[in-house]
Formats: sequence, structure tokens, C-alpha cells
Amino acid sequence: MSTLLAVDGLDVTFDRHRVLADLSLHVQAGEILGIIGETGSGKTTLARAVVGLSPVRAGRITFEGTDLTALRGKARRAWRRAGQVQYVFQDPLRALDPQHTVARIVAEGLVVAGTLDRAAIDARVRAALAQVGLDQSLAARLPGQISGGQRQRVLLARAVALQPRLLLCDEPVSALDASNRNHVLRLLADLRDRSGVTVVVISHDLSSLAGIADRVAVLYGGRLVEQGPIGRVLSEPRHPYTALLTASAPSVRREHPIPARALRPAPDHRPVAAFGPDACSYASRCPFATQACVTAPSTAGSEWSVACHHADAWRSRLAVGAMSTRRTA
Ligand SMILES: Nc1ncnc2c1ncn2[C@@H]1O[C@H](COP(=O)(O)OP(=O)(O)OP(=O)(O)O)[C@@H](O)[C@H]1O
Repeated sequence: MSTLLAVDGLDVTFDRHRVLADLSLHVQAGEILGIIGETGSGKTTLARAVVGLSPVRAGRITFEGTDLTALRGKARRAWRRAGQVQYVFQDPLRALDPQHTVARIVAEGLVVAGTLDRAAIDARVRAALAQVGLDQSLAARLPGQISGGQRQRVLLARAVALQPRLLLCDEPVSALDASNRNHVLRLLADLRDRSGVTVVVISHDLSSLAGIADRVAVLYGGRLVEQGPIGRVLSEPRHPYTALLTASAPSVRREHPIPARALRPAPDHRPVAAFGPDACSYASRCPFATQACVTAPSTAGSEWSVACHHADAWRSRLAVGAMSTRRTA
């Protein structure tokens, strides 16, 4: 597989608050990459940086060899209009103009791109609706006249109409009930399988990603703490935060034997050092942190990488009592 999107050493700062710190992540062509992390960890900021909506202070974002962070003015607008990367917003109701019909919404990007005539645009809209499993009869409806699951599909149809190379889906199922959630996740996998589009799915719910992603990247406090093939990461996490996430997710918990309790600091736990802005982002919450963690660890490994000074040792320090599985985690 070749690298489609490369993020290297990315720093994003809002009003002196460093939201992403030295973040590097590569997305391979044709894969589904899940990005997981708790609220505020920087997932949306990362996706928005890729489409030029976050203030990048340092680092590079390269898409198929084009340095997006260096694009300015006309070149930037032309690249955007071409629609190679589509960001699918988190909240369908807010992202859809309530006054526009579904057909007009799905056609929007094609009209802006200006490369197709009306008949070709209409054909693309029909194809996009079919691709996301929406009946053509919905084309004349307004967003307020369709269900939440259908609205999410309209957002996807608007994105796929542009035949993008990369779809960045921000929490695509968080507003949906369980059955709609599965449908939309399945749909993303189908889109990838049928058209070869590369998909990045952002979620704070590991269970949503477990069934569809090839690889997963774990963010904590604006830093990448682990990334690798999803099956291996879930069954044998190398970062204590990933281990806690997997232990806390009911659908994946059975795959790995450490109870969540063993991965949280004991009530009498005192951090060993004052952890400043250069420390490991997880240090103050980590039961295994030591003086070494006052500096952020670099990510080691390529196919499966982890940013933890104690990646090879923390398991041996798990308290034996806390490993008992008799009490629920
Ligand atoms: N425009 C902004 N101005 C100031 N701070 C911002 C802005 N956008 C995001 N932040 C801050 O950046 C941090 C990361 O936010 P972000 O939305 O990227 O997190 P997230 O992981 O996507 O969270 P969630 O799962 O809740 O969507 C938060 O502390 C947030 O308050």
C-alpha cells in the first residue's frame, strides 16, 4: 500500500493552547483508519487541519506528494474545489442547510467545482444517492423532512458525489441509534470496497471502529499515543491508555484480559513528578508513570507504533490483586 496522506510533526495552537503536539500519522491508500480518543483529545482539530480549517503552527500535511500546508490563495482554492478530500461533518442537522432540498445539497460541491453540465450533475447526484442507499424519492425533501440516519447518508452522498480519494468522517454515527449506526458503518466499508476510497473514521467509541477499521490511531491530550493494525492493538495494546480504552469497551473487552481497574491509578497514587507541558500527555493519569515521563516519548515502530517510555515494562508492574477479574471492571 502507498501513503495517501502524511501528517508529520503537526502542531496546532488555539490562543497559546497547544491542541495538537508533534503529531505524525500516515494514512495508506485504500484503508479504513479509525481515530479514537476521548472528548477534547484533538480528533476533530486533526481532521480540520487536513482540510485547512485548523491553524497549523508547525508541521506538514502532504496528500499524494502535494504539501497542503504550503498551498496559498488560488492554488489552495483550486485544490479544495477539486474535492479530493471530503470532510464529513459531525452534526448532520447543523451541516445541512434546512432550506435546501437533498438534491441541491448533494449537488453543491459539483456546482462549485464547475466542471460538469447540469445533466451530468443530476446523474452524479442520482448515483451518489444510490451509493449511500437513499431512495431517489428523497431528493426533493428538505433536511427537516427526513430521519437522522437519512441525514447522515445525505452528508455522505454530498461527499461521494465528488468522487474523492479520501473521506474524513467525523463521528459519523454518534447521533444515531444502534441499528442505524451499524448500517452507516457498513456503508462506509462498502464504499471503500466498491470504489477504493480511503476512509478515516473519527470516533470516541471503540466498538464502532472495531468492526470496520483496518488500523487504529489513538489520541490522548493532542498526542498520538499508539497506532497499528486494529486487531493486534485491541488484543494486545502497548500503551496503558489504549489498554484502558479496550478494557472499558464491552464489545472488545473479552479480547484482552486486563481489567480496567488495574489500569487506573490506585486511590493513594501520587504522581512521581510535576508533569509540565513537555511531559507525556498521559503521565498525570497513568499508574505506571515515572520520572522518565517528564519528557514526551517519541513514537517507536512503523507498522505498529507506541509512544510510551514503559511500553515494554508496564505489564510486569500490574498489581496482582487488581488483575483479579471477579469484581467487574
Ligand atoms: N476554534 C477553537 N478555538 C479554541 N479552542 C478550540 C477550538 N477548536 C477546538 N478547540 C479546543 O481544542 C481541543 C480539542 O478539540 P477537538 O474538537 O479537536 O477534540 P475532539 O477530540 O474532536 O473532541 P470531541 O470528541 O468532543 O469532538 C479542545 O480543548 C477544544 O476546546
